[in-house]
Amino acid sequence: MQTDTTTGAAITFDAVGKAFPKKGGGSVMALEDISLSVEPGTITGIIGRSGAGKSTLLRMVNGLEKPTSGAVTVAGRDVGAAGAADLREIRREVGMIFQHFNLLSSRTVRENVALPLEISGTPAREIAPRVDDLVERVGLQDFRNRYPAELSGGQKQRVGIARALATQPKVLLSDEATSALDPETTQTVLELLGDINRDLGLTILLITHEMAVVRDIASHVAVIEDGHIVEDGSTYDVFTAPQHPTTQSFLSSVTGVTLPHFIARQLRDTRPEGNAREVMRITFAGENATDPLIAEMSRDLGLQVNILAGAVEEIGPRPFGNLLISVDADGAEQARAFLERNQQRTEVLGYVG
Ligand SMILES: Nc1ncnc2c1ncn2[C@@H]1O[C@H](COP(=O)(O)OP(=O)(O)OP(=O)(O)O)[C@@H](O)[C@H]1O
Repeated sequence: MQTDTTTGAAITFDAVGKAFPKKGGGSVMALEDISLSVEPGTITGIIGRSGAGKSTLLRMVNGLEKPTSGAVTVAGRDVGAAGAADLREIRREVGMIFQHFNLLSSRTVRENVALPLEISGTPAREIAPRVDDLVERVGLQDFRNRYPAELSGGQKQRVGIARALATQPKVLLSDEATSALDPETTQTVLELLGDINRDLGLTILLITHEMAVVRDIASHVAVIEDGHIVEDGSTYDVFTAPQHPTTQSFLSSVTGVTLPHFIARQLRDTRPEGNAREVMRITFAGENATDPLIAEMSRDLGLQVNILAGAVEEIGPRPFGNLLISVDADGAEQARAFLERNQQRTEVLGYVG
């Protein structure tokens, strides 16, 4: 198998804005003041809801869209200012995969993968061995002479990945590449992308509307809303201490840790008179993520703790957990102090009577 490695390229967005003309006059600001540095060889996820500006952002990296203000650079080259020859060069260095694969139905797997090499004028004798290597890398050697209509969605995306790698790019852009796939196939495609990132060292920038995709593959994440980045950082930091409400709402769908209905129904913002319990979320992170802290807290502080919901997950090799508990409201401050002392994040969700 081909062992050549490419070094990933850095991508920078420097105060990038993009306005589209509106029908009947005026303009729509799709992106405003976007600044982001994507380090070479990392996998960065851009997450946002429909219409947030994700595709526009991604398409600027290979020059399919030009910024109306600011600059996007790939390996130090200004993509928006590139002339035709430079842009061709940049596009060879930036591969892209798509939600609906974009394969040519009249070409076999091998012929689809060969296409970018034919377009870039690679000599025919070099194309065949390169294509065979790529087809093997994505695990489709037994399907190499099939047509797209004879492949599953996951197999089609593997062809898309092999095709995107054909010109030995330094950057791979992924536009919702797993959104059309079932959860199991999504996992295998994400694993393949992770392997490629490790083996070839190329930078991967992916857009998604699913936090689970970010959790499973990205080392860094930027959350985009209405054309602005509202939060960004390492995936672990953003998952364990989300600051923005949009990030928090994306996360609540991925952790699956929600209050049982009968508690949520009774929950109020202020402490009621008489006997009351405080409901809190604890985010377990770092080395203490799996320590029996709750048992210790209950014993040391003499508090009765009710566990309402919880789950432990991993980001890369690092565990983090979410636990929803209730404690006697009189002891809640002490409990939060205990947890914070042990590097756990707490958030008061409300009170029940
Ligand atoms: N060619 C265009 N002309 C006019 N407006 C556009 C154009 N492309 C995108 N927009 C607008 O820019 C905004 C951002 O669109 P974009 O496609 O980047 O969002 P997105 O986050 O990728 O959404 P989705 O997940 O639905 O694809 C939207 O308001 C969209 O209507």
